[in-house]
Amino acid sequence: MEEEKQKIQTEKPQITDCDLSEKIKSVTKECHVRANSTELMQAFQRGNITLMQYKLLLCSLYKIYEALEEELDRNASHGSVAPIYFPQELARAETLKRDLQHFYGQNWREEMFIPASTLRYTQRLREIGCKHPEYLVAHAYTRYLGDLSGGQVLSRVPQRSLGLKNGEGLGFFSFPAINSPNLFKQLYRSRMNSIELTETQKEGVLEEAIRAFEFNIQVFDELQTFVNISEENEQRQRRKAQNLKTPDISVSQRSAVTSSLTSDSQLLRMLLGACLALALGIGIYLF
Ligand code: HEM
Repeated sequence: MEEEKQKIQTEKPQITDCDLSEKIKSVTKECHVRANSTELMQAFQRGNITLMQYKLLLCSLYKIYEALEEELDRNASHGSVAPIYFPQELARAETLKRDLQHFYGQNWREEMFIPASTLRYTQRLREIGCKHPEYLVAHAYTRYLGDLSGGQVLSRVPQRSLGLKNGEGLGFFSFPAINSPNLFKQLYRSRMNSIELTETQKEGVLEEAIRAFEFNIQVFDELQTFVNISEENEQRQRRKAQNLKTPDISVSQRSAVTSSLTSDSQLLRMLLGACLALALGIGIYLF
């Protein structure tokens, strides 16, 4: 905490409207709202995430951070990456790996489900890592600052709704090397603003930030579609199994039962009538 405060005071962040950190926040405002409105993020906000939703999200996040962090490591000394390179404080891939091991066991890599949109996202990260390392700041900002902002509030949801204990499977949300997310975000923004970029590069970074949000939205949507289909299939299987145990009765079968009941009671009434008539006849005869 003291170290973070010191760093921020030494670096004296004077953030203005023209700064990259302000511009990037403003151009991604609309996408941020859309990302929050996806069905998956809504489930988080309502506080009722399912185990399937959570596990699938972790799988995709692992692939995304694996690619992002490998590209950041490879470009660590690049002028646009060095100022925002904080592997000690931010790196997520290793913690995600442990979370996945918790849920899937030792064969977690084979068990993972990775949708096509996640693969497209990681391909883009690899591509810019080679061709435009200055764009990596847009992706690092989108993920890490998001995790240090809304992500901190959302962390309580899987813990509560999935009953996860002792932090198991929840490593992704915890940043043990960061005492104050707010102070760290200030430091990060000031480092972003210190990156020297031409106007064209700055424009490229802003466009890339929008793209980063779009990739996230696509991943959330595809994961949710998969969850919905799986749940529908599960329900269909359950209904099928129930039907096998207690066979359903069709409408025609039900009406056959009703009509047979009706004719049975008519028969009974006729028999009773006949007995009464016979008894009366015998009575009259004897009398
Ligand atoms: C349930 C979903 C989400 C909620 C409730 C949420 C909430 C928030 C909140 C409260 C902030 C702080 C705003 C501020 O300091 O002015 C924030 C910032 C941020 N969020 Fe989210 N968020 C969500 C999803 C996402 C997603 C999916 C992403 C991107 C993948 C994201 C990326 C960011 C970023 C980059 C920031 C930093 C903005 C800045 O200070 O420049 N958020 N979010």
